[in-house]
Amino acid sequence: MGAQRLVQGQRAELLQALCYGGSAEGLESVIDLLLAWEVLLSEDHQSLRTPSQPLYSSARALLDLACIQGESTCASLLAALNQVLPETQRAGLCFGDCRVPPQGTGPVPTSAAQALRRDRPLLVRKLRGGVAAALKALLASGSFTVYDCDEVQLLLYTPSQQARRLLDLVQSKGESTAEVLLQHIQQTESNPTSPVNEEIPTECLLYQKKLRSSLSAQSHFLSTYGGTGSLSLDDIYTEVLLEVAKGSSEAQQQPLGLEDILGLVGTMNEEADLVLVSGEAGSGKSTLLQRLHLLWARGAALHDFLFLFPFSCRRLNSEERELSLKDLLFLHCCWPDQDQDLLFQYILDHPHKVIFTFDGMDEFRLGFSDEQRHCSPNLPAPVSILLFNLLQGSLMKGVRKVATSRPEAITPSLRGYLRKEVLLKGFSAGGIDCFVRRHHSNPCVAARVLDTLRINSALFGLCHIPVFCWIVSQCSRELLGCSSRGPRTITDVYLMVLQHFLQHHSPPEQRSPGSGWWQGNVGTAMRLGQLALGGLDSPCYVFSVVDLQRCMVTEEDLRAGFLIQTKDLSSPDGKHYEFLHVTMQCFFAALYIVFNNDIDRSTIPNLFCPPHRKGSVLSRSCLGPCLPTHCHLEGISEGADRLNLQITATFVSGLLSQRHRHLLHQVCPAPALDSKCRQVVKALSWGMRRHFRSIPRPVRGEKKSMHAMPEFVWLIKCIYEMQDSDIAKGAVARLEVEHLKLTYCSIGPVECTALAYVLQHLRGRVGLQLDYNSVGDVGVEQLLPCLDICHALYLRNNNISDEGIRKLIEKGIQCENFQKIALFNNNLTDACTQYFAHLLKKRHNFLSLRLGNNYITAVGAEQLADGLRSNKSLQFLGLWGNKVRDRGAEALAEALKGSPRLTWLSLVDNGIGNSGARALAELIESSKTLEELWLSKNCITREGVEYLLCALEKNTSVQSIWLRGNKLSPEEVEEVSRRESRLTF
Ligand SMILES: Nc1ncnc2c1ncn2[C@@H]1O[C@H](COP(=O)(O)OP(=O)(O)OP(=O)(O)O)[C@@H](O)[C@H]1O
Repeated sequence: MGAQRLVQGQRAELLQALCYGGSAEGLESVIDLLLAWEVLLSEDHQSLRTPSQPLYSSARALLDLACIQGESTCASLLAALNQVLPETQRAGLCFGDCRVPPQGTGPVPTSAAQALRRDRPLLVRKLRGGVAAALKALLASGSFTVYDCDEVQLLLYTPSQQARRLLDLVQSKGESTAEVLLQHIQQTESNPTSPVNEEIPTECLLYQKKLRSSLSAQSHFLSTYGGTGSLSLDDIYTEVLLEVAKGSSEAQQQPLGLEDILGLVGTMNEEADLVLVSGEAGSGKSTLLQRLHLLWARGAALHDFLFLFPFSCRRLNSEERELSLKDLLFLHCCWPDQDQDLLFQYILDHPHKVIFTFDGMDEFRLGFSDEQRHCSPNLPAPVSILLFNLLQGSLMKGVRKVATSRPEAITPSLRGYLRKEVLLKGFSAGGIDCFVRRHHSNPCVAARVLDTLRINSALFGLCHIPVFCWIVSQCSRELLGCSSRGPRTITDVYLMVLQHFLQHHSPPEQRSPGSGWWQGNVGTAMRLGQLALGGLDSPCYVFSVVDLQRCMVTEEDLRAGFLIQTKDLSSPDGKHYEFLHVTMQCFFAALYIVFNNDIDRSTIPNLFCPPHRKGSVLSRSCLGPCLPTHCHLEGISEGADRLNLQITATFVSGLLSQRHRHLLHQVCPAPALDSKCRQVVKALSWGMRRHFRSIPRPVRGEKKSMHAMPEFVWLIKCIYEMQDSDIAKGAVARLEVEHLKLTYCSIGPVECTALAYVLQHLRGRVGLQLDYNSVGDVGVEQLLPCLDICHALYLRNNNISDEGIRKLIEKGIQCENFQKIALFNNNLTDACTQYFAHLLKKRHNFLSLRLGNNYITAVGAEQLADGLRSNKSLQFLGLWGNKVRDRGAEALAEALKGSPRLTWLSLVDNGIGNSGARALAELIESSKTLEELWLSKNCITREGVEYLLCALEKNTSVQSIWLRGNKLSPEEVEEVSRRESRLTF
């Protein structure tokens, strides 16, 4: 098909690809190439991209122009698109036979202006990090005026756009200006000076020193320890698991270090400056930022950055003045002793030397919006406008920004501005060990705590979340004194910390045994609870002394340690307080809801299913006059506030469970508690039913399948907190589904415990799909109770290692229903194949084993072969992306010869050569069932293919053998394809 028809026929798709993600970069890179190839003239260019023109209009204009100019322009456009678009965008588009014009082979440019045009794409890349230096050279030579420089450096432009604007302006000024620029570029290339070596004004260095020492002091201690003694971050900081979020598959498996957060790995959009670190409540986001701050302050990390400005969104919430960017930096981070203007100008001129961090984006009172543009660093604006424009890059483009948030609170519009997203997944099993040992100076106590955790795997699962791990370590005395099964739920853990703190100040001889600790402290819990609930409902996380007085919080209550003084909140009203952690605020709010006999009846239903209106979800009357003074009821940021109410609801469920009734009875009459409990059960069952109703009718021939939403997982967690198997049974009694999909639902060990607790009561068998979560070995262990009802378990990309498999198979062998497992992209090695071999030997109804993209070699393949030899049921075997090589392929082929049901075998990308192909040919010859054999991306040559061809002559079952990416020339491919149509390339 001709190029013009291809452009016309795919107009909508091409438009979409050119404007992907709302970024102009794709379109402008295509225009760069067309200008360089002289397909577009500079007049065309000017009409295509005027600053005021919306992106889509420019893209449409380019497509129109190409179609008007005809076949050859369309062909160049397709070639440029093919070169510029990322692979994901190219997929599905047809580019025809469009060749990229050979570069660098045309006539040598006869003028500097011509050279600038011909090398435009390259020069844009070269200049984008050095626009300021180029402008300096142009200014010094008299080729540019200050006005020209300002025009190029408009803060609205990305660095690439600044480079393009610079090139355009140079072109328009003629040959001598072009010569100056080329000369400057050549000089920079032959004598590269690192920006770090540029002379930094003394005033800036002095300010840096002050900023460093203030940050070092602020980040030295961990705030959670405020009430109970302090611990330096150096002593307690434990590495956390960091992963690049989906969208950048090549980096998925690599563990990230702290500095990778600002590095290149995982970058999705080079033009954006915002890195998002997302993680659940208590997963360690603030602590991670604190660590980064401390390392920078000491000069131990992020050496390329001269200034780091830390912001807390919680603190920004209380800023009611309109501020300029300068005020925001200096007032909120560190006040310069002198030369503010020079310093600020230096910051504006060197954005690449500056980092801003924004902790707790989810707690910012307004949801992100990019509707109001504010580009001036000098004009005052409300803090929300400054923050949103900084995040988008309209203000201070080029400054690197790191923001933290809970994942659910990130809006799609903010996602459009992300450079990359890093997922914080809490502690690994080794991290828990390390944290507990660091926490306890006495190694014997640490060892006993760890022993307790090993026995109580549900608690161990909880400890993957650092805040729970901190509580468990903090409460070692209570933990080790537990007689029966010990804490298993989040509510158990928080009741333990409640007991710990409340007893902290009383001397050991006065501490009451059993549940007596609670009696004298109910008043404290209620007062703090009222404050907490009022805060969540506002929403408000920082409380003034007036707020405390309204809830009648006493000095004694403060001494208990649940409230800590807020650091760095400059306010004329005096001290401010916040809860040790937001989850603690949720816990106190839940205590208040459960214990308060006068609470409005609508409170619990509203908590589980808030009415669809802005502002309060709880009845004002239930809070009395305790609303905090700094509350913001308008336009609250739905994300974190809704999540905090969900956490509160989880605690309410847990507190109302029968196992804690002995505590509650001391304060609340049984009928009131029963009534609240009934309300919770009703709300949970209603919520579950709402999910079940969303299950679409199955298409004929397909399984009835439900894709659960994150809210489903929360409901399951609430049910688990209640620890009542009748409630769990009732909740899933009506769930009739054959496939339950919970991919990308942030499922870690804690969620696995809850899922297994509830799903084991399902009536029918189910395929449980948990791909792309953080299940890990501990999560696998937690899932075992529900393995009986699983006919298939999908655990792709879940950080599972051989130890997890050992436990899984031990149980799986006993579960007759369990027939399929998919473990693509985990950390499996040869050490786990013996377990699968055992499974295959024992279970003669096992159907599918998929182990792609792990670390299995020939040794593992031989072990697997041992199991396959005696198995008569397996139909699917997937080993894509391992390294079994010829020896492994031979062992597998030999073992599978006796397999009566094998239909699908994948050995793609396994380093298999001709001897492996020969063995597989023998398998083909003998098999009556094999339909598909995948051998792409191996090292098979024409000789190996000959074995396969001969075998196919005697086989009628095989439908295709995939051989793409082996060692065959195009002629050989053509020849063998002609001989055998079942060979697929
Ligand atoms: N890397 C770590 N090393 C040691 N302790 C940690 C680490 N991360 C978190 N903690 C402990 O867990 C507590 C809670 O962590 P943090 O406040 O950083 O979580 P968060 O993800 O910011 O929570 P939220 O989203 O609710 O604000 C910390 O106060 C600290 O006690």
